[in-house]
Amino acid sequence: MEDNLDRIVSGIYENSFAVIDDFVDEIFRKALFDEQTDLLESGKFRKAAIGTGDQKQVKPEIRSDEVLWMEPDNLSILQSEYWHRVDAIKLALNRRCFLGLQSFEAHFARYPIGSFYKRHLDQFQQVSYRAVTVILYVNDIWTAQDEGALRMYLPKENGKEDVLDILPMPGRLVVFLSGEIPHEVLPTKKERNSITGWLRTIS
Ligand SMILES: O=C(O)CCC(=O)C(=O)O
Ligand SMILES: [Fe+2]
Repeated sequence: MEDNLDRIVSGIYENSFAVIDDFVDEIFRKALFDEQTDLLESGKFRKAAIGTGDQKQVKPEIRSDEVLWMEPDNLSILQSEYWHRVDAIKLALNRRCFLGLQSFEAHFARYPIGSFYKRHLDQFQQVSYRAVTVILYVNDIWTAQDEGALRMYLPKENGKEDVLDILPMPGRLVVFLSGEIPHEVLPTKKERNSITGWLRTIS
């Protein structure tokens, strides 16, 4: 874990992102996946919306995943274990990168076959408090043929961008600065499951 925290801190510091394989072990990953599947089967997932408050809209042409927000005051045992681990990331980033992170929000996400999320930034006017995006993939084994990569557009000094595709490998964690890295989810050929969260500068 210390090792992972060091890698997250230096990745954020140097490149604005970090990818950590096997952030959770297979047992924990599978347990989170099973919990997500149970919640899904009990019909608790909703079509994901974009924007917040009055601006909130379901726009299937922009994103076609389904989400279930976790309730900070009502976390399952597994969810609180995950929040605990993210808390360690928060502390490490505050200590070493001075990001002033205060709280966390997260949802389970399910991308059915054929779904996607078009290019966007996670930080925009209404959610300027989202500072760091933290994504954990909980689906089973994944191969390049399954597609559904997270495509990150990394700004370069000459004003151009590098493109980096990251497959949702089980147990893989991706962390990036929400206001710096535009990204998208490419159409997936297999159901893709994740926990997406944001470390915030508000309490
Ligand atoms: O699942 C992913 O790889 C990215 C999801 C995403 O960009 C979002 O929910 O804002
Ligand atoms: Fe995003």
